[in-house]
Amino acid sequence: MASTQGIYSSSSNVKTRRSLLAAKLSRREPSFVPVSPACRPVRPAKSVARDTPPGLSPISNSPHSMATTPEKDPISLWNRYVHWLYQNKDLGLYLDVSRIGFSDGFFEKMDSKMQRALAAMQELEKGAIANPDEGRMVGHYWLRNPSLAPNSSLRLQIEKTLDSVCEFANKIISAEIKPPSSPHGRFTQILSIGIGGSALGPQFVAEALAPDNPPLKVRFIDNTDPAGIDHQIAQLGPELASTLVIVISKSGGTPETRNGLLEVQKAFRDAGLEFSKQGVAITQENSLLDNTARIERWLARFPMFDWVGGRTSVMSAVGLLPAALQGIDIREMLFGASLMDEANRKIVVKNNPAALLALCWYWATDGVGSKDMVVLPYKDSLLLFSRYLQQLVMESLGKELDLDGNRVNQGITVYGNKGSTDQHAYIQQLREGVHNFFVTFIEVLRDRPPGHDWELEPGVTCGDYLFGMLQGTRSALYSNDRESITVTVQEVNPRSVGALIALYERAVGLYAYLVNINAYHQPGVEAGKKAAGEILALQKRVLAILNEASCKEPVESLTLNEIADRCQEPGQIEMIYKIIAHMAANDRAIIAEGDCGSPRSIKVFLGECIAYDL
Ligand SMILES: O=P(O)(O)OC[C@H]1O[C@H](O)[C@H](O)[C@@H](O)[C@@H]1O
Repeated sequence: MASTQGIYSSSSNVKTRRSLLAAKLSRREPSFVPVSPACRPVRPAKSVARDTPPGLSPISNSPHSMATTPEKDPISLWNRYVHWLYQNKDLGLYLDVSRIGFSDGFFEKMDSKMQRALAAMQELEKGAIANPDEGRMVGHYWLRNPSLAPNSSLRLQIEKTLDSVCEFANKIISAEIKPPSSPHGRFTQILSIGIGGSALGPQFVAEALAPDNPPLKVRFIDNTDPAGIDHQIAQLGPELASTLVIVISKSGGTPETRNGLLEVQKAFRDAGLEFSKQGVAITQENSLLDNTARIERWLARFPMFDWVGGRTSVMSAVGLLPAALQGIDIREMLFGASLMDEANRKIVVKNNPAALLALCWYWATDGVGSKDMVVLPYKDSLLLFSRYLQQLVMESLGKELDLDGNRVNQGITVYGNKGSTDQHAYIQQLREGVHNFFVTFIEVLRDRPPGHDWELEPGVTCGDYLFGMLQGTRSALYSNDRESITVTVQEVNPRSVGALIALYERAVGLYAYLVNINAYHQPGVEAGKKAAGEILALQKRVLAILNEASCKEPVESLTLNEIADRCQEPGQIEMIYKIIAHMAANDRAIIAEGDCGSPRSIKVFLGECIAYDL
């Protein structure tokens, strides 16, 4: 007999005939039970007031200006759900767009635009220069189906790289290739150094798919934060001797990655280890990194291709090598992506999940990014999906100019962590606060591997709670007119992860065509990098001037104004103050006398006369 149990006490784990039957049923193809439908209709979302850039007319084509046909009762909502539900049987993936309030008329109205986008995507897959500013082809779709590559030399490059990734990973895992001086006699750890697209994909895949006891465990250096780097190295401790260091950079010249490499190489020297015997580079041929790895005779080098962008590189050696080393089935991941790509080539929008997603984004954001995309996977292992999507979506869509040179300031903001955790953080605002978002729920049907589940209350498992939280939040948001999309997968496995990545890659590409922007360049990123370079150059000049003054007898201490004048950069006085404050805080021989809170009072000199070779 079921006892009345407290919320924290568990029921016994005795399997009744009913629970066995339920377990059997749950292994079948899922039968979708509709969530208790919301009672209130979807109202057309209000267009968010936006500043219109000069020279541009206000949002003229807002989909919300069209009359919607909101569902008013549970049965018509159920009909809408059934009508729009997309299912991909091979992938066990479903896409539910019924809680986005578009009308049928919207899809009809957008069809010619979408057909043009699909045709452009077809050209891209055939090798057209789809990134006009950089004059590049865009070929990440070929990575999972090399037969699509526009010529046999590209096809061979892809196949050869995949084979060499698998072969190298097998040799590392089987200890055919060993670190020279590890007591373990084999590699046990991976330290991946890279940033942006050279980190986010591998991080997402590792979090989603690495087994509990992988052949090699992975950790990441994805910043130039010295304390963060120290932490990773300290965590490795003596296992540095059995660490495979994978340095990933498409350009091969990204400063954060270079710095991470230099720091790790120093740690190797300090530990008396030979870095080259444990270093692997993934980069474009003849890049600075490639040349360094070749000259220093690192353990291995793998290519990145010119026609694969960083944010879509997870299915190149960038994502595949770390994944294979963690024992993840990379061919299944590629297969999942290729199945999704096939589905995304369908010209009937209702049968094309990426087109459905792109149109929902267009509807929800007025085609101008007026609403944010909140991504909520209800599964811990998918925690990094939203972070991964942040780069994929925001770096691809966040553009000042459209393809005709008009200023459009496009983009869609992406954020989110995971449910139900976020329900205890910011769902309050989503439900009741500013209405500037739409949600994407990622639902995973399989709670745990078969045979592990148990009922913590009579008839209820821990996973049922997670399910309930998702459905409850979806309903609660909808009943307050907050739109949502739900992507459902059977389980988190290499195939479904490959499919999810491919789904969003294509949706981003299609959406970019709908709003007439280049999704494959990132001109805005350069400004920050250039400014950082200028600041470091200024720091070197400041040091040279202080050095000259401090080597005098007696030592000459300088005000900030004097330093700025001698640098011939009076307009940079604030930056000079910040440089000095930063260096002084780091015991860098700089002595700043006076009150840091009133910068004009500060006088600066070097505590020692250092012959900086600047
Ligand atoms: O792979 P890398 O060349 O080192 O580039 C790393 C990252 O650098 C920049 O920030 C780009 O905007 C990203 O798209 C890129 O992924």
